[in-house]
Formats: sequence, C-alpha cells, structure tokens
Amino acid sequence: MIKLERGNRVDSLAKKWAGEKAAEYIQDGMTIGLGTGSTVYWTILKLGELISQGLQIKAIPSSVETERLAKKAGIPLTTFSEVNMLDLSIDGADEVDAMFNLIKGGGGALVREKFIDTFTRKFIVVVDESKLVSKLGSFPLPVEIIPFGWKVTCRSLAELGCTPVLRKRNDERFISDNGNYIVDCHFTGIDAPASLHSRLKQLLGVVETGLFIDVTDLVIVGKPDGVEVVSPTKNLP
Ligand SMILES: O=C(CO)[C@H](O)[C@H](O)COP(=O)(O)O
Repeated sequence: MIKLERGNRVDSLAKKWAGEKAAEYIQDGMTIGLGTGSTVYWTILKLGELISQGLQIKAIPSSVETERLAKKAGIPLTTFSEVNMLDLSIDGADEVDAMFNLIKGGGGALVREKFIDTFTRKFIVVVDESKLVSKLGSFPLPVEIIPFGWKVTCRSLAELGCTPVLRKRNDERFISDNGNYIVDCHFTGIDAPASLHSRLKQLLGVVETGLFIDVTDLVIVGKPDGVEVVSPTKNLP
C-alpha cells in the first residue's frame, strides 16, 4: 500500500483519493456535514482549496477536531440551530458491509456524526478498501455512554453478548466531545445490526451506538490504483 506522511501520522494514499473525490459532489450554495477522521481530512483540505477559488458553502462539523480543521481551511461553519436538513454529508467509517451498514466511532465522534449522517439529503462514505467487510463486528463497536453508572451500563452491554472495554487515551478515560465515555464492545461478528442497535439504545446510560443503518447513499472506495464509486445497486465487497 502506498503510504503518505501527514504530520506524525502515516496514511494511505487511497484515503486521500477517496476523501478528495468526495469533494466533487459538493455544489455551490450547499450546506454540508463534515465527518471526522483521516479520510475526511482530505475532503476538508480539498474544500478549503475550492473555497479559495470561489466555491460558496456552509458546513456543520461533527467534532471539535473537524471544527478546528475546517476553520483552518477557511470553511464557513453553521449549526443545527440554523439548519434542519443538510444537502450532503461526507464521513469516514471503520467498517462497511455489503448492505452499506456501517460501524463508526473509531475517533469517538459517533453522536455528532449520527446527526450529520442522518439529517442529510445525501450521505457519502469515504473509505479505503480495508474497511469493506462481509459482516460487521471485527472492529469493536463503539458505544457512547454517560459517565454516571458506567459500570452498570457496561454490565448491561456484556449481557448482550459482547466484551465491553472502556476506551482510554494516554492511560486516562477517553472523554467524547459531549463529555461522555466510549465503550468499545467486542462482539464475535454482528449478525443483525439493526436489532442490535435497537437493543443497545434501550439500555439505561447508552447515548448512541456506532451502528449506522440504512443511511448510506454512496461509498467512495480508495484503492491502490484509484477510486471506485459504489452505489447501492452494486453489492460490496
Ligand atoms: O467514525 C469515525 C470517527 O468517529 C471515523 O469516520 C472512522 O473512525 C474512520 O476514520 P478514518 O477515516 O481515520 O479511518
């Protein structure tokens, strides 16, 4: 895989291609949702370039990190207090199955991502090939929970058949942009994502899950030799 250095990170060129390709779908006057992560990073950079050439758009960022990047790129921002429905949202994913269902939240931004990926007329997912799976669940499912009673919530999560692991960063509990904890739920494969999502949502303490069901319109897959744009009529992988 061709690697690309970005600051102190090394990313695949495939992510760059996928992220940049998505910017082609953005039209003048649109209000867009901007996801979070190292693939959408390239969309944000490209958008900054297009804005400096005259493109007029507004965006709602899905995380503090994306807000910071978007401001740096010169992208005008707005909020859901001003906007009911976005024209287009672009976001990465940790896994994409053949039905276009997703696991997201690897970066811990899943709640705000669910807002921008749901309240949008069109949702484009940008990934490299490594994210395509026949069945969701190899990637631990991120679930955002409130800190109060978190051990009780973890026990409830375990009763649904997973091993819950409280996310940490630098030995400290990871805190989401919303002031909550993230629990990474290790399942041995997820057979029925929609019903699992509903069961998880009913647990006391659960804010949101990283299962994104039935929201994806298009997947842009970065590959070592270019990009492939996959619509729901063509099955993955
Ligand atoms: O859900 C996410 C953040 O919460 C990201 O979209 C997901 O983790 C993919 O990230 P990357 O593009 O860096 O691989």
